Amino acid sequence: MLELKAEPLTAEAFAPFGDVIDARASEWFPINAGRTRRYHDLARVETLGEEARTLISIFVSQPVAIPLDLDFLERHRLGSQAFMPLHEERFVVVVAPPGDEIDPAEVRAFVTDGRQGVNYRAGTWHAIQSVLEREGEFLVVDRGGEGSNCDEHPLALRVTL
Ligand SMILES: NC(=O)N[C@@H](O)C(=O)O
Ligand code: NI
Repeated sequence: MLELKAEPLTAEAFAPFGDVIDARASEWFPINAGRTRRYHDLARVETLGEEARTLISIFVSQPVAIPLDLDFLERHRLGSQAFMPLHEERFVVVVAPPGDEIDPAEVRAFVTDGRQGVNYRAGTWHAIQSVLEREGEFLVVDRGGEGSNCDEHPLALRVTL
């Protein structure tokens, strides 16, 4: 079994897998007569294939136990998938680069700080949502449409913090 200690999430480390959504680390410009700061275009939404469209959903997830034992990663080849916590929930992120096989040496585990969201690039292998400590509520932006958009790849993995 592959064992990984989750590292603090940074945009640089996550760059091969997608985007980190974090207003604190982003540029903004004023709108609404200066009443609002617009943190603009923080992540790239991808929607590919037949009848592709963008979905906005809410996920309410029960917390995972740590160590977190996983037996697969999944990917969405037809679109990106973004998770943004609505109440500063921390969560575990496990990713591997796009490709038909997963090289265990390329699997990375991260833990967010509560203010960060992630946007998985289309095809990035990832663990299903894994919120820590308490029930979590997330805004999710991903792809709807025709065709199968979720592949699973077996992988035995234990994540610690
Ligand atoms: N199945 C689903 O909508 N969620 C997963 O893709 C996930 O990454 O949590
Ligand atoms: Ni997913």
